[in-house]
Parts: sequence; C-alpha cells; structure tokens
Amino acid sequence: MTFREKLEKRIATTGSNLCVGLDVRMDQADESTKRFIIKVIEETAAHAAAFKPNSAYYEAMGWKGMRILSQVLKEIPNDIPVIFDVKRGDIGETQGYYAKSAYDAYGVDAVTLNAYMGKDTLEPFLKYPDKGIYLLGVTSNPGAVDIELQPTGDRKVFELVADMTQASPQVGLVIGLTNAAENVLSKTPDVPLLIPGLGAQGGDLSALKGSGRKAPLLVNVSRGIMYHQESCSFGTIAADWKLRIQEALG
Ligand SMILES: O=c1ccn([C@@H]2O[C@H](COP(=O)(O)O)[C@@H](O)[C@H]2O)c(=O)[nH]1
Repeated sequence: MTFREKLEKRIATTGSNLCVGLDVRMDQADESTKRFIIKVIEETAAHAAAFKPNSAYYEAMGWKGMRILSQVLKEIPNDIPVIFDVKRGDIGETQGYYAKSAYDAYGVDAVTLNAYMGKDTLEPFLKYPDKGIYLLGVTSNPGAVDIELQPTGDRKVFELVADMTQASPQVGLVIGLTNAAENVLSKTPDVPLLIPGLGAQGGDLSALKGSGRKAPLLVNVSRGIMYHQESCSFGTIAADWKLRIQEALG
C-alpha cells in the first residue's frame, strides 16, 4: 500500500484530518521521556490521522534521543501513517543517505523535504515510490514572505515548488495555516497537504473553509496537544482538535 492510500484509508476510517505532532521538549532522553511520548501516542491514536515527530527534538537529546525516537515509532499502530519532519535538502548523493535513514532505518511512511536545491534532490526519495514526500511550499513562519512568497515572473516562488509535486502522486506540499491566504490556496494544486500552524502558532482554521480539495489533507497540532494547558487527557484535547478541523473542512 502506498503512503497516500494508507493516509486516505486512515482519514476515511477515523473521519479525522488531525496530525498529532510528537515534538517532545525534554533535556534527558530517559525512561520517563519515552513513557511520556508513548502516553501521548496511546491516548491520541484513536483521533489521529497521522503522527509527525520532528527530528530536531530527538536529535537535541543526542544519540539517546534518536534511540527513543526509534523505540516510540514502534509503538505507533501500523495503520497510522508517520511523517518524519526532517526538511532535508542536499546533493543527490547525500539525499540518498537521508532517504535510507528515514525509510530504511526509521521505517517512516513520509518525510518533509526542502526543495530549494532543485528537482534532482528529490530523486533519491522518489526511488522509494510507495513513500510520501511533503515539499515546503508556503511555511507557517513570518519569513515565508522572504523567498516562498516572492514573485518570479508572473508567479510566486512556491509555485515553482508546487510544480515539482507532479513527480508522483505521493508528493504533496507543506502549507502553513498562518499563511494559507486565499491567494495561496488558489495557487496550490490539489495534492496532499500538510498544514502546520494550528494551536500554539495561532493559525485560523476558517482559512480552510470551502477549499473543496480531494487529495488527503492533514492539519498538524504539536504543542497544542503535547503541552496543552487544560486539566484533561491528551485524548480529550486531540478529540477536540479533530472536531474543530472537521467542522472547518465541512
Ligand atoms: O511551515 C512549517 C513547517 C513545519 N512546521 C513544524 O510543525 C510543527 C508545529 O508545531 P506546533 O507546536 O504545533 O507549533 C513543528 O514541528 C514545526 O517545526 C511548522 O510549524 N511550520
């Protein structure tokens, strides 16, 4: 089964477009850190269309952090797609090793890539035809205006990246909710979208109303679940985000 089929099946089964971010903020890669992440996974799994660990938070804890990542990935039920947020972009030779790391060593279903260095940098990842790729399109940070939203001829830079999604149906785009204005979404092809920026970054779900997209769409919440301020379970919070996203998507 391809990444896209797996994701479509998961969205259909759960009625959820919520991607639960697993960005743990701990100094020590010890047993309690591992147990905390596993608790988040267990409590939110029923509401999760996908999980997204960002590599930075595990790398920051050194090799033990990466060991924890590999251990917690094994706790994720097989029918839930895992997107490894690594934002890789390098020459082909090196990208080949990044692809091997993500897909062979960690066994994830999809990755995020930075296409700034051009189309050829995607090729090593495309050699895994069933796996998914999300290219950074219009990211959720204020600096999206510096390059991604700059004009080039009569288009914007991110539209050149969007063209690269034609390489395979497994290739989609990252579009930050905080920057998902109508003039961005209308130029974004109907490809799988990964939409971060909800929760801590203050993105507004109403931006997605009536988008009428057919390709699978994920809205990511990391801090807004893992570090929520309410006195209830991670599961309750995830269920609430799932509902809010469902309502926005109609
Ligand atoms: O444009 C982007 C691309 C990636 N991210 C990542 O998503 C999560 C967001 O975390 P929150 O805690 O929900 O803000 C994090 O891993 C980012 O690195 C993004 O925010 N924007």
